[in-house]
Amino acid sequence: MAEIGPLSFETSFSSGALTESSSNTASFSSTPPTTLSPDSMSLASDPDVPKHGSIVTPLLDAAIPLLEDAQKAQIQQMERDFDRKAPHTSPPAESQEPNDQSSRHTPVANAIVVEPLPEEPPFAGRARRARASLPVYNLAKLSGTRPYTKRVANGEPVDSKRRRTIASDTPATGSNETANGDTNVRPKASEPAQGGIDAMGLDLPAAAVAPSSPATPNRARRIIKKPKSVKLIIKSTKSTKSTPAPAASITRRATRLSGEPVASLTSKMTALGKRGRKTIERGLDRMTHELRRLQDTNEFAHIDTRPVRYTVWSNGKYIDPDASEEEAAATPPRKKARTSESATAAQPGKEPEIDAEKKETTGPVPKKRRVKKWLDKGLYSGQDTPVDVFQNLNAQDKKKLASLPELIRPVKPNKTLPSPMYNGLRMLMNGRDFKLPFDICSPLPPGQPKPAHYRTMTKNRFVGDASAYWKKTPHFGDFASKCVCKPEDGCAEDCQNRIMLYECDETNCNVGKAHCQNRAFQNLQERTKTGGRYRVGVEVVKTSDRGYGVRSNRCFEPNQIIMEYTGEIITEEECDRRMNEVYKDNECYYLMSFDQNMIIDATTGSIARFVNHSCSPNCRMIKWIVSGQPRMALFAGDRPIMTGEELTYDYNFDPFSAKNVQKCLCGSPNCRGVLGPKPKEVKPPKPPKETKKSVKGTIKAGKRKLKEMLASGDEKEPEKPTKKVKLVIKKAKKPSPSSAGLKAAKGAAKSAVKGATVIIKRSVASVSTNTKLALSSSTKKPTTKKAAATKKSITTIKKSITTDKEAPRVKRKYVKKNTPRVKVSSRSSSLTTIVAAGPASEKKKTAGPGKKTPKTKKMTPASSAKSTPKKSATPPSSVKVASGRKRTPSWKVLNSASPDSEMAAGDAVSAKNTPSSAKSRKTLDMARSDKIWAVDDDDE
Ligand SMILES: C[S@@+](CC[C@H](N)C(=O)[O-])C[C@H]1O[C@@H](n2cnc3c(N)ncnc32)[C@H](O)[C@@H]1O
Repeated sequence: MAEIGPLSFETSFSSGALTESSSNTASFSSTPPTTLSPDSMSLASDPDVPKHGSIVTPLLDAAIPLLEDAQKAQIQQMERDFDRKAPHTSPPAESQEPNDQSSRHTPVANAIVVEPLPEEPPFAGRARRARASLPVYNLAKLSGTRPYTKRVANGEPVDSKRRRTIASDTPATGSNETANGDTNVRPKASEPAQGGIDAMGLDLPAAAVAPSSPATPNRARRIIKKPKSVKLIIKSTKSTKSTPAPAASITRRATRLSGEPVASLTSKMTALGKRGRKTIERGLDRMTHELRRLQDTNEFAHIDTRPVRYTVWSNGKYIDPDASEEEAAATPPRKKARTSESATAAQPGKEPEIDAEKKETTGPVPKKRRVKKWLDKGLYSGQDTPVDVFQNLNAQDKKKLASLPELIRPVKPNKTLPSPMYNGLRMLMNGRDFKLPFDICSPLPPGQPKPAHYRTMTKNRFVGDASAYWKKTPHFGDFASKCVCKPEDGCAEDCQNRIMLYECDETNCNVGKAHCQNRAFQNLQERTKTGGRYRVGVEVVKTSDRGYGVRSNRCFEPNQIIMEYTGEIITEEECDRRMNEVYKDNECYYLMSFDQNMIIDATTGSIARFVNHSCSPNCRMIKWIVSGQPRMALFAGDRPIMTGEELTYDYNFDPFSAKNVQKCLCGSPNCRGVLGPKPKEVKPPKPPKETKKSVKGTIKAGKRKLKEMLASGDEKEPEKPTKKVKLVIKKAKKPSPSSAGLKAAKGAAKSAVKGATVIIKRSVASVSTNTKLALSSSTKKPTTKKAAATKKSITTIKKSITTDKEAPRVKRKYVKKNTPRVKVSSRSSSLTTIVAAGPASEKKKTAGPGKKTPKTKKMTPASSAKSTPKKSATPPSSVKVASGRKRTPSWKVLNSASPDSEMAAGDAVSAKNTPSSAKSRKTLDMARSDKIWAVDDDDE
């Protein structure tokens, strides 16, 4: 405190006893004042002077005795000086007014001026102590940090008395601000006040200062014993200005200078004073409690627990070790553009983006043309485009290439990067097999239109007499096929069962399931038994013009089985009845000739019934013998089927009546225009004698040889059978009036006549009459001269055959035109049996299986057309479609002679419809014809 200059304090006492006249000037600093009013000292020391207990502070009480001796000495010295200077002549003023000391002792600077306190507002009543009743929130308790164990600080149990200790400044203010508002003179907390009072006059006597703990040297603890209410205003004077202040607190203003009311310490002290001691102590306890809690923290003790780090600097930049490498990488180093940006940023009012744009527009930056570097060396270098692509190609390949213009060399060949495909031209033309790595399935989204009143049936079901009739007929039993394949063959194309359209099973297969490839229906069952649209692979779609249809939602390999055609197996009588009674108002019929002159009615059946007709189909409907039972299924054609393709097969539809001819809407280039029979392909005529002999001999031999071969397991191919036939000349009748169907049928008839072929017609007894009539009607009125010429030469060979004693007789009719040659070259001929509807006037009755049907007057030429020989190469359709739109109730099953049905009905041998090689086809043909004629032989 020695540095502090003489201070002049104006201390005002609120005592009413002290008036302005009694104010004294006294030095309150440690430096003895030059002048001191003796009155003040006397006032303080004079016990007679009434003291106002409430206003005499203990500070002054403590200060006055200390200053008393020095001040007395000073006063005495001053008096001596005064006496020495003053003339002795003049009477001393004090003699006149002994009480007026102020006139004798002029106030001097650096003296304490005790001023009266400003007037307090009138006492409004009892001091409010409502705060004492307010709830006290224990922050530690609320925050969950309140300790429940005995507190330990610095490894030692904390004494409960320490709760009364506080650190640093006075609890009243809680700040570093001194009473005079000036922090410049802030004493060090660790220093005890010299003589118990420092220059601030606020600190406590030295005796009251607690020794600081050695562990916490920076913590000065003072025990506040009895804070008393003190109304003390200490004003700083000029001396404060001369006080050297620390640089850190230069900016702070003295409260007095700012003009603000000095309320920091005094008001709070006053507030404290108004409260009771208990309240204050309680508050202090609370404060100390929190502070005590804090003092145990490292932050309070200024203990830095963080490890010492050595900073890394690189290129003048601080490298933050906490920053991850990704962050460092994410913030790329500043580029040069930044410099321009910063330069522009330094110029006010300029935006860097605008500047950059300006630079782009203004600055003539020449664009560098990018030159693409082509690969002229490497894998395909040196493979020049052939000058002549046709070079070294044979005629066939040249023709192929001409049809593929995209393979022909372009006008300007790319020499830089020649395509290697030039060297693979031949391979490209021939193509190569490949397999997709996965199957494709794209089912239609849900919500597709569904056909109404449609009930599914996944297995054939016999209805009515069909079952009894079926059992009565010992079909297939007499000619069970037996596979003679080896495991390495795998029952492929050459499998005898396959050729005969017998599916292999445990009873007839030589290689076993593991190696056998001739188990289409079993595979289908395996595929579809768990369900799922992909496994089924087909879905019903609504076509724009043909009602419902079926499309694939997956790929199918060539000849792969797609789905089975199932329904109710009914007799012809039942079919008659349904057509006349049940389906008389239907637009579509789902009837197909099946086997043993029975019919599958798929009105309740599988969705195969929705498959539409096409003149260029991608599927075939084929009947197989599976475990001794005939079953019909849709198979893919010779080419694979892609996802989304509509599935079609050739109905080979034969409308019973011209009125029922429907326009074909398949849209294929070779569309026949109507839902009619396939065009008949004719064979060159042969001499009748030779043919007759040949046929007879071949068939006889073929039947026996085939039996022998199958029995002995001989793999030798059977010889072509010959057949002895009877030719019955049938008179041709006049055709029905012209119509669309008639015209279509006429075309077929013409082609048959033109070819001057022998028409071989076979039929079961029940439909032989129909066939006969059809043939008669078709030849009744030849439309051409050639037909007329052949009219006389038509011979009908009628032959009754039976498969065995119990089986019904099967009649075969062979109509020979022009040439006596009678031979069926291939079973694959499309002699389709068609179930069609006719007008009411044409109503006929069917006699059921094995019975003749009544004669029909009106027959379409199509009937005759269907009896024309078929091309062997053409895949046969063993399907008899019974379908048509809005037909009249009267209808007739025109089960014309169909090799397909006949073979199934009369015999056990059927030929494979889908041979994938010419060899198979040949074998198939032989087997088929052998079978046909063999039946006749037996019959004979
Ligand atoms: C067995 S149903 C086929 C499913 C039929 N589309 C349906 O909606 O139920 C045969 C009938 O379909 C129609 N149809 C099938 N293929 C056709 C085609 N290519 N052109 C015109 N109509 C066809 C004919 O009405 C035919 O009588």
